[in-house]
Amino acid sequence: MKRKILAYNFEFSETLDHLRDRFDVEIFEKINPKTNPAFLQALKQAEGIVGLALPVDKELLDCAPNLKIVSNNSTGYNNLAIAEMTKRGVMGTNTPGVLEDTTADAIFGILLAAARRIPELDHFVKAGHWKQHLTRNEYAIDVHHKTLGIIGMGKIGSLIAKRGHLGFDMKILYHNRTRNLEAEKKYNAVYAELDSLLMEADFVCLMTPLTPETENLIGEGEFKLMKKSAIFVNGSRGKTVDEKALIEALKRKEIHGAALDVFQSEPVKADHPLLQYPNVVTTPHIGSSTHETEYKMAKLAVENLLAGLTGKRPKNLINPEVLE
Ligand SMILES: NC(=O)C1=CN([C@@H]2O[C@H](COP(=O)(O)OP(=O)(O)OC[C@H]3O[C@@H](n4cnc5c(N)ncnc54)[C@H](OP(=O)(O)O)[C@@H]3O)[C@@H](O)[C@H]2O)C=CC1
Ligand SMILES: O=C(O)C(=O)[C@@H](O)[C@H](O)[C@H](O)CO
Repeated sequence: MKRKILAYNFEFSETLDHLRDRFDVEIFEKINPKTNPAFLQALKQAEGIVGLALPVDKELLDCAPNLKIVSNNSTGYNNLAIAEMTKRGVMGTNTPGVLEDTTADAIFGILLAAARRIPELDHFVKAGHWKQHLTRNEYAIDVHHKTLGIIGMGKIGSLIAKRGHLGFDMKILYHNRTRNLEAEKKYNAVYAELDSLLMEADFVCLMTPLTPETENLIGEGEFKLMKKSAIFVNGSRGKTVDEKALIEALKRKEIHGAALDVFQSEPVKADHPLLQYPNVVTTPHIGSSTHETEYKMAKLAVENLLAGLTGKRPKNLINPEVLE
């Protein structure tokens, strides 16, 4: 009997084709992994899972006694209960190294879109409202030479800083738990405590992973510290922000606007209050979603999966303790 691999929400499933002579590959799309009978049945035999945002928790692991590896098709891995996986000897992998520039492009893009009101003014043109010269009602705000505050100056944060510093002459502030000396040297980034960054930045860009420490990192108190003219940008995970507090801050005009690629619950519902604000630019978690980058991610995820299933050390192993 062939060993079983499950693919879950895995767009480039053809990258698995070369494994089919050795493995039984089952593809699952648009299912509820908690209740789908075929998925739950397949989990019993599964040795490997590859895919996007599958909640791998204790409950799922209990249903998958033969599991050896979960190859996450994203760099963020907050959907994996890593400690529980490690306890059970299950490897977890992710896809860093191939998506950072693309994600930085997208997040800097929504920053620009919010500042220059691009989606709003696109609608203005298409709705036939452009009948005379623009007035201050249509004016936007500058990006160049402003202060960009990055919370989470890691791989992606640094590339956002690069765009801001080299492309837009921005002053870069950043906050991490540890200093990023490379970003300081390359992009003149200045380390700041969180409160000072929030008070000084014209654009506050959140780029940390979602962890117990960063859940609701930005809430009521943090929005109150921001400038009234500030634009808040979230490219990390929705749960790093208290959305109710963001809505209140927008209602009270405590900040100028927001650009959001991620939401507490995705896909975000069409009647979500955040979607009612013209000064909030939204995108459907597009960070890495270009044809080129998603293909590279899929290939890397399959390489990690195959390594884990053939006794090799996967390139992007998150919990190397499993192999010790
Ligand atoms: N919108 C999208 O489509 C995408 C979103 N992402 C999200 O972006 C996240 C970051 O990715 P990437 O840049 O590759 O990750 P990195 O690990 O390279 O960088 C993360 C940064 O966050 C900092 N950080 C971590 N915890 C805290 C904390 N408690 N307080 C302050 N800073 C903190 C880290 O510094 P230190 O450890 O010193 O604190 C580090 O500088 C991913 O985990 C994912 O959730 C990624 C890709 C696409
Ligand atoms: O890598 C991450 O952490 C991401 O959030 C993104 O790459 C998405 O997973 C991807 O865009 C979904 O296809």
